[in-house]
Amino acid sequence: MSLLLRSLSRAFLAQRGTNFSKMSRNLSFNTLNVTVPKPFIYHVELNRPQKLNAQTVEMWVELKHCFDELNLDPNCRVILLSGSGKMFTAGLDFKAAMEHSVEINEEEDVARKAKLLRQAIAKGQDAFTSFESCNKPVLAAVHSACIGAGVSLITAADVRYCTKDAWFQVKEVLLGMACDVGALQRLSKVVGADGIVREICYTGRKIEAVEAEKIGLISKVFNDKESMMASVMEVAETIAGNSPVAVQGTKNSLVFSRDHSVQDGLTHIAVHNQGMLQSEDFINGVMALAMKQTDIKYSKL
Ligand SMILES: CC/C=C\C=C\CC(=O)SCCNC(=O)CCNC(=O)[C@H](O)C(C)(C)COP(=O)(O)OP(=O)(O)OC[C@H]1O[C@@H](n2cnc3c(N)ncnc32)[C@H](O)[C@@H]1OP(=O)(O)O
Repeated sequence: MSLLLRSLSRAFLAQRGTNFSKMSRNLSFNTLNVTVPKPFIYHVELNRPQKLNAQTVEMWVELKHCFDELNLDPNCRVILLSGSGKMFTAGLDFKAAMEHSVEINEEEDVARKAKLLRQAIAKGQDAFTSFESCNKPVLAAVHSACIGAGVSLITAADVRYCTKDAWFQVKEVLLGMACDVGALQRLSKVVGADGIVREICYTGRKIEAVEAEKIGLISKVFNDKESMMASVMEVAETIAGNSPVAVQGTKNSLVFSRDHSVQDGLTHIAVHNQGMLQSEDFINGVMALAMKQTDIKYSKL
């Protein structure tokens, strides 16, 4: 019982001492806008509206930095990801890419050119992989266009929502390249139907919101951005109110299990829970259930 009282008072003090409007880390970026609209909820916006949130290497580096920081931040329990301005993202910034290719072509040798290209590709891959290695659930909210590298970006999020005017396009094949920043690896894990994924990737055709929902790329379609953001915020609030030990352990297990056998996944969660079932969150959660208490407050993690 003393353990219970200790953990309940820790939870109370942790909540009371929180200044929710203040970020505990420096999250100021050139290409992203990061805010804290509600306790424990961070909102990351792609923020190059004049360029339709086209993605540069700088944006990729900032995304990775941002999500690595949020992974460590005890004030962050869930992340909303959206785009500012008229579109979610127009994919790779082709103007920046052309400038980069001029620099690359200054090298004469294929190996030196390849090294520079590989470094740029890795920046994009690492940016989106950081959404998965961040233990906090990432809820992507897409309005209007989500093109090329945008599809790779959203497939690394935990859940995807969109507006009814949204459209998606794995466009790379139309530019004479194989997509290299995640959609070819993650889309079939999200959508499941391999034949549909292949058709989408080989043709480069547009997928409208209705089809995106039908194939499971999108969880729910909304009339407009305002209603989408309000509903996604409600989902975020529910997640943020749950135990961070439970939610982060759940994400960790889901991500691990996706890429491993059922037995490996079971072993992974058993090892995780042999520690985490001793956490105050589990004790508090079970006690709250026994006492029919619903407004339980969990300490920061
Ligand atoms: C290492 C390699 C890793 C990853 C590779 C990924 C490949 C891809 O992402 S493939 C996809 C590439 N993107 C596109 O093909 C989209 C190109 N854009 C468009 O087709 C259109 O802009 C649109 C999205 C359909 C929107 O059209 P509209 O509403 O008419 O706006 P615009 O006037 O065309 O654009 C406004 C403004 O934004 C600039 N812009 C748009 N897209 C991009 C882009 N992808 N990169 C850079 N800039 C972009 C456009 O030039 C305009 O800018 P101004 O300064 O006003 O001219």
